Amino acid sequence: MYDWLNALPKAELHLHLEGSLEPELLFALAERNKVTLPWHDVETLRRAYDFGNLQEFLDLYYAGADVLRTEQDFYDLTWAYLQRCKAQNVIHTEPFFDPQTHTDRGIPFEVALNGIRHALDDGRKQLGISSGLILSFLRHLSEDEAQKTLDQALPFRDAFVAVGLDSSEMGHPPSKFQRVFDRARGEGFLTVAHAGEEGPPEYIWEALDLLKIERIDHGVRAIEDERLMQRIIDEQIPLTVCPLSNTKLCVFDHMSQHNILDMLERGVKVTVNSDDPAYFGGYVTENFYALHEHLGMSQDQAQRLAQNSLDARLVK
Ligand SMILES: Nc1ncnc2[nH]cnc12
Ligand SMILES: [Zn+2]
Repeated sequence: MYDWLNALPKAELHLHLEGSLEPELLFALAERNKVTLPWHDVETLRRAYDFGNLQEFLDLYYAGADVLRTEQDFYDLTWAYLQRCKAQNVIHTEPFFDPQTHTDRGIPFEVALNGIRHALDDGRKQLGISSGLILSFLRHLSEDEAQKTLDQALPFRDAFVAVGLDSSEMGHPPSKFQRVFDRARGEGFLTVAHAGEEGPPEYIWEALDLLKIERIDHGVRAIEDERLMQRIIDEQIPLTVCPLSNTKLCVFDHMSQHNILDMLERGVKVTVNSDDPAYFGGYVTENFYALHEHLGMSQDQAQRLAQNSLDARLVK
């Protein structure tokens, strides 16, 4: 089954480039940039990947991103991810890039962006993988800071397909970012947002009604609100679900409790994605395989999930 799932053509629609930083590359970049790490070796770092919630993960994820300094670092990070895509027959990807994680450390916006977009260009030419980059605002920071990030992105408008919203969800509702999303839409960006990962269904309503999103990132808590479920089904609003992430971050206690297949059978346009694969134990195929192992996902269901990912692309 693993090989069959691996060979299935699919798109990845929820992937943080900084979350694809494998410990081996993290250590190699630390050495290249003479960064002193708080972990002794790769194994010690891997053992720290034990999270009780989203915030515990984010603290480590932002610490790890500190080794990314030069354009070449961002190129290498993105290229390594694209190689994984090639190996798993991911034919299209729409990764997130969090500029503020880097600009707040003094790395210029264009240093990070240029490394990423050159790798995505090479991915198109050399690997045949199409892509669309999503600029994601950090929601634990202010809307003014998001506005400044959008200002920095405008000279590179064509490098992006959409803006998104990620980082600590609780206490940072989508309504906090209504004005910057309005401005981004006015500049021609599509919009997506993380909502209903840890946050309540009300945050999903806000993301739909105020941020006018095309897709919901995570959205698994929609199942708690029947009226919301009906809307998502009626309007066929895609959900980018990340099963291994949800179990690693304790959104579900165990994969056998995950609701993705219930949603699929109710007619929700759910997709399978890896979120931060270096931290959560696998790329897209491992996420599909976990659904087979713990929820008995059939080949027919896998095919429908993969087709949903191709249908839900922002870049067609
Ligand atoms: N799962 C996730 N939720 C929110 N922000 C993130 N940034 C990276 N991964 C994330
Ligand atoms: Zn995410």
